[in-house]
Amino acid sequence: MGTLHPKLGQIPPWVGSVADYEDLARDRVDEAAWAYLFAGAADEVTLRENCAAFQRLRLRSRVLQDLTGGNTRLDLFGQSFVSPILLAPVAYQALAHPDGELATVAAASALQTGMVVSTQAGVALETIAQRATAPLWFQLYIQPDRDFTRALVARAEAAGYRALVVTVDAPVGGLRNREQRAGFAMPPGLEAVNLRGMRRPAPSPPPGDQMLLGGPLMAAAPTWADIVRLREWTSLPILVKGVMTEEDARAALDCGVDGIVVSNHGGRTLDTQPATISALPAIAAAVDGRVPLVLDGGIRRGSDVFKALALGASAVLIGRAFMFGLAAAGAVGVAHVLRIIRAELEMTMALTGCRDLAAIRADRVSHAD
Ligand SMILES: Cc1cc2nc3c(=O)[nH]c(=O)nc-3n(C[C@H](O)[C@H](O)[C@H](O)COP(=O)(O)O)c2cc1C
Ligand SMILES: CCCCCCC(=O)C(=O)O
Repeated sequence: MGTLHPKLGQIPPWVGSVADYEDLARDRVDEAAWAYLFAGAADEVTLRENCAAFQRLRLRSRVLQDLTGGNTRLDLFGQSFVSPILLAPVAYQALAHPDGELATVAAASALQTGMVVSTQAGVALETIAQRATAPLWFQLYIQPDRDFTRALVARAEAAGYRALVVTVDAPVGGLRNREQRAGFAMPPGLEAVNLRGMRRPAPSPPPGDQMLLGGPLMAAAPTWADIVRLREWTSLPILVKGVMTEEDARAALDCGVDGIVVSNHGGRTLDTQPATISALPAIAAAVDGRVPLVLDGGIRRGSDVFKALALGASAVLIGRAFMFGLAAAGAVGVAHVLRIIRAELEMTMALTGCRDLAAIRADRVSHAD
C-alpha cells in the first residue's frame, strides 16, 4: 500500500470542494494505486461523460418560495436518512488510505450517512458493521459458488445490514488500460476477506483455444434467475445495481426487486455507455414510481445530487468523491467531503426554492441548449 505521504491527514485551508480533494489526493497516492482507484474502462469516455452530462444540465430557480422548516430527510425502505447521499460500494479501500473501510465507516457514522459495503472490501463485513452507527447496506457480487453466495447473504443479514445491493453490470472486470499501463497489482496483505474459503472455477485454457465467452467464468455468470432465487434467500430489500436501460428496469421489476440503482459502475466496466444522468429519465418513466431509483456516476457537487433527484432518483451514491477524501485525509477527509456535498445540496435547494426533497421536481432542471 506504498509509502505513507508525510502530509497524509493534513487538510490545507484552501480545500473546499471535491475537486480540491481530488488535487490533494493526487499528490498523496502512488501512481499504480491511483490508476486502480480512479481510472475508467478503455478510453474513459463514460467516466468523463458521467460528469460532463451533469454540467450540461441547467438549474431553473424559483424565487420567493417559503423555505420554513427545510430539510433533506429521506425515508427509504422504512429507513431514515439525514440526506439522500449514500456512500457507494468501493472495493479495497486500503489502497487509498491505510485505515480503508474502517475510516469510511467512522465518517459515515459521524455524519449519519448510509454506506454500502463492497463484497470485495478489505475488512470483514462483520467488523465494519460493529463500527457502524448509521444504516449499512451490503453490496453483493453473486459468486460462481452459489452456496457460498447464500452464506454470504446470511452473514450480511446476521451482521445487521439493512439492504442488499446486487451488482449486475460486471460479470467480468472491465478493460482498464490506464491500470495496465501503470502496472497495478494488488499489494500483498490486501484481499477480499469476505470471500475467503470460497471454491473458484478452474482457470480458463490459454487464449487462442478459448478466451472469455464459452469459458467457466461466463458459464457461472449470474442471470435474472439468480435475482429471483435471491428473493427466496432473504427478507432484506433487494436493489439491483448497474441498470442502464428501460428493458432491464422492467426485467428487474418482474423479478420483484425493491429498488434499482441506475449505474454504469462509474465508467469502470463497459466504456462508451451513456452517462447515468442521461439514462435516468427513460428508466424513471418505465419504472413509474413502482420502486425507488438510486443513481450513481459522476456526482461531484451537491447540484449534481439535486439534478439526479429532479430527474427521478430518490437517492444517490457517491464513489470517487468520497474516495478522494479518504485518500487525502482518511476519516476526516471522507466526513469533510460529505459535509461539502451536503452543504452544496442545501444551498442549491435554497436557491432554487425547494424546501425539501419532495419539492425537487423535473421543472427545476433544463438542458443547456
Ligand atoms: C475504486 C473503485 C472500486 C469500486 N468497487 C466496486 C465494488 O466493489 N462493487 C460495486 O458494485 N461497485 C464498485 N465500484 C463502483 C461504485 O460503486 C460506483 O458505481 C461508482 O464509483 C460511481 O461513480 P463515481 O465514482 O463517479 O461516483 C467501484 C468504484 C471505484 C472507483
Ligand atoms: C468481476 C468484477 C470484479 C470487480 C471488483 C471490484 C469492482 O467492482 C471495481 O470496480 O473495481
